Amino acid sequence: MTDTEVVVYANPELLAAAVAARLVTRLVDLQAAKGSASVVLTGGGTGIAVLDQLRRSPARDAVDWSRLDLYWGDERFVPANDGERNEKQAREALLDHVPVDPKRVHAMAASDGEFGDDVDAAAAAYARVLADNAQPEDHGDVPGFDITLLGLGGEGHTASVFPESPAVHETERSVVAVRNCPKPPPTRVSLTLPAIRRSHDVWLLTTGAAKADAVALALSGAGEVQVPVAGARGQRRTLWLLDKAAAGKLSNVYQPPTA
Ligand SMILES: O=C1O[C@H](COP(=O)(O)O)[C@@H](O)[C@H](O)[C@H]1O
Repeated sequence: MTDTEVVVYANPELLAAAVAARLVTRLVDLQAAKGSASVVLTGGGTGIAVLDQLRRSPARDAVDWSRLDLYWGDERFVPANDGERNEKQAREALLDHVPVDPKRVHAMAASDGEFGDDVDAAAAAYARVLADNAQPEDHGDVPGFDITLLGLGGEGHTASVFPESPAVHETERSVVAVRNCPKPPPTRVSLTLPAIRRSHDVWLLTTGAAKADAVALALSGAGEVQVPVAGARGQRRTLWLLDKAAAGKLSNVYQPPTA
């Protein structure tokens, strides 16, 4: 049985700084234990704010960036240089500032990349990347990611798996093309919920009152078809990292004093 924990921070700035610190500690521990680590990155305001805080932290140098595999949970299928692209935002916030090994940065294809505007080919190619990096102990075509960072939408989407969409019903493929997303841009590539559930730890990061209903529904047993983030669970641990506004509809969680 996977552990589910909820940690609430006084405000979004404290959350970003504290999650960045938590990430450094966990990565250092993982690298000490097994030499390398893997992280799935998320797009979205909170996820990018965490990377920005990590860049600013002197403790970031404790991580051996060259022994880190980086993946993405989803990507907006736009040109490589488009500011909406999750990879571009992550590079600007952090990856361009630390000595990552380019061969271990596994980005999803852009719409002006090698597959052109064929989003199905881009999704299939990313599924092959995952399969190529899976180890025998992963027992399948998806690496056992150490930490998967995910954001969520007010309607309950996570990665680019939206409520009642074809992606939320996917049980076979690890990566899918997503069309007609209710949130722009409309075309995306996303890990599926079964692929996300191969992660050892899933960290769900969000802030703001607009997310409070989705958080409360997910934590009270909503179904993943209606509230996809409810289906994002780690094999070892699922950690919800919230600010007070996003946690506003939860009872029985420790609420820190307002900073
Ligand atoms: O479009 C996306 O949105 C979600 C949530 O973003 P936020 O800005 O509302 O926190 C994000 O998790 C996902 O990766 C991204 O592509």
